[in-house]
Amino acid sequence: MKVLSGAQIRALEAKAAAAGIPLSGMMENAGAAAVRLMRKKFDLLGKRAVIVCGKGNNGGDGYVCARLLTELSVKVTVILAQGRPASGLAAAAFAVMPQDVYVIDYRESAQTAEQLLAAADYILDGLFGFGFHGSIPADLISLVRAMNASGAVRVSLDLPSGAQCDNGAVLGECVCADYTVTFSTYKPVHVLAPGRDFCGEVVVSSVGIPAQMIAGFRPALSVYSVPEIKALFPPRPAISNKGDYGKLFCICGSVGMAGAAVMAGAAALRCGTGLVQMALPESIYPIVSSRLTEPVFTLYRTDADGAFLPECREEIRMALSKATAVLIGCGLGKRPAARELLQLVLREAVCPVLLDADGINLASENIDMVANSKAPVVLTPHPGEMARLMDLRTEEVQKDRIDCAAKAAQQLHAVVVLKGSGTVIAAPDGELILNTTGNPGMAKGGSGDVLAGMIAALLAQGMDPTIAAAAGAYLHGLAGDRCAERYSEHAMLPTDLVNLLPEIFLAVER
Ligand SMILES: NC(=O)C1=CN([C@@H]2O[C@H](COP(=O)(O)OP(=O)(O)OC[C@H]3O[C@@H](n4cnc5c(N)ncnc54)[C@H](O)[C@@H]3O)[C@@H](O)[C@H]2O)[C@@H](O)CC1
Ligand SMILES: [K+]
Repeated sequence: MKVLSGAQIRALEAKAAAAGIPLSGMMENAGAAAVRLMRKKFDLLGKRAVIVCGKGNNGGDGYVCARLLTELSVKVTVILAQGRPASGLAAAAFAVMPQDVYVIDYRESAQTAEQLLAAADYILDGLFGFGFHGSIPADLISLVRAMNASGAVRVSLDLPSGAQCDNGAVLGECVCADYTVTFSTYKPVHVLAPGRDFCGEVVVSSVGIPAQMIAGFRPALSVYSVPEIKALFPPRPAISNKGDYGKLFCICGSVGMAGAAVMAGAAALRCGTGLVQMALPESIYPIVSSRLTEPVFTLYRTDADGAFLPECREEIRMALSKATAVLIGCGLGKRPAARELLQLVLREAVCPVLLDADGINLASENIDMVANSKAPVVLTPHPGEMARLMDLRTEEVQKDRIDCAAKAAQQLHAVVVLKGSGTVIAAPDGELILNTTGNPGMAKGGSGDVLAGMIAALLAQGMDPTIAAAAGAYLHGLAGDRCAERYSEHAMLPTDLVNLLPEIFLAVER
């Protein structure tokens, strides 16, 4: 789903208005959507709703709610936080509120307003929408605190007041919503921390703008939804064979890091690849093959200095020429053989190549190798690896993750998957996707190997690199969320992610 900025939403609104869709109708639909959600979730009859309205159109949505809730026999109070509405649109909605709505001006009766908030069953937050900048002004801090201190269910209209629409920043107080009803599509605040953490459950509703009009906007950012993910995995044709589902060549693992190869290989096998071929140092073959039955193995040897023995090169080249995707780096180490393997892959592969872990660390020594490769490349750095790759400090990467991933993708001509809370997928053409699944239980050694195996498996099956990266990250996070429910964030392990992949795919295939 697209994530549009405040300015884009304003432009969309103007375009719709020019096409004959009245703004007042959009406001009516916005209020109606919030009331519809409340009717669906709660018993409203005879309950007390307090609607906090600012002077902008977000307040206008609140007045519409006040009218519709009164018609449903809800006892409604409207708190005017900034006095009478400033816009003509909001003023029109204010004017048609029924007499039964009790209207109180916060600037004159703050104490009464706060008591009403404390006694409310539902609080609707129409204080600020996408026109908000900066922080909640000093004279409204106590109001927002009273909204948050109440035991009422809080429903924010469009976005939680106090959070900034376009970057999710929260610079002071912010309404902590149970639900946020937003309009037309997501805005950055719904997916970017810390704003997203104040939204509660986000429900996107139409205000009457046609979908094709929304489709005409190039989004600042996108997020995947369950239906979009499902659409990527149509049923496998009845008449098909393993050759139709790709051949993934994994160059992973080294002495001391055999587990990384096992996890990446197991994850790839669980994501539908026709054949997984694994290149391993001969010495770790017994470990890996005792854990993985399905792959075929290509074994290589190194000399005492860790250099690749030339006799192994041809076999690797052959595997490379037959692969439909290559995964290189999980637990590979940084000995001379690893460096030589990476150079060989980036020089000779024409199929998509995924670089993870030591593959990225080695590539950081000469990033032109990546930029000049004829293969479509996907990199899956964590913030530390990203810092090394781009010659930055980790804090600089974390400060603006989206910008950093976007710059790296452009500079490396590669799809970059910047891992961490809110994994960012950046494509060289400027497309940006934010992953919304996953949890801190996944912050453990091995999770990255699983992710790399999953994305590589999708690449091997012919999925577009940007989509494979985004779908892999989404499903990986979904498996993580399922693991956290079942095993707890503390106890869950990366191998549990792999073991839950069949359940995840069952849900996706249905
Ligand atoms: N674009 C759309 O598709 C629709 C928008 N609607 C509503 O309209 C809203 C946007 O309306 P507006 O553009 O009037 O914006 P807001 O309702 O967010 O109000 C902005 C007002 O707050 C003031 N303000 C901003 N930051 C402040 C601060 N830190 N301290 C004090 N005052 C501050 C501004 O000066 C302005 O007067 C949306 O969020 C949504 O709720 C809906 O009515 C229907 C459709
Ligand atoms: K709001």
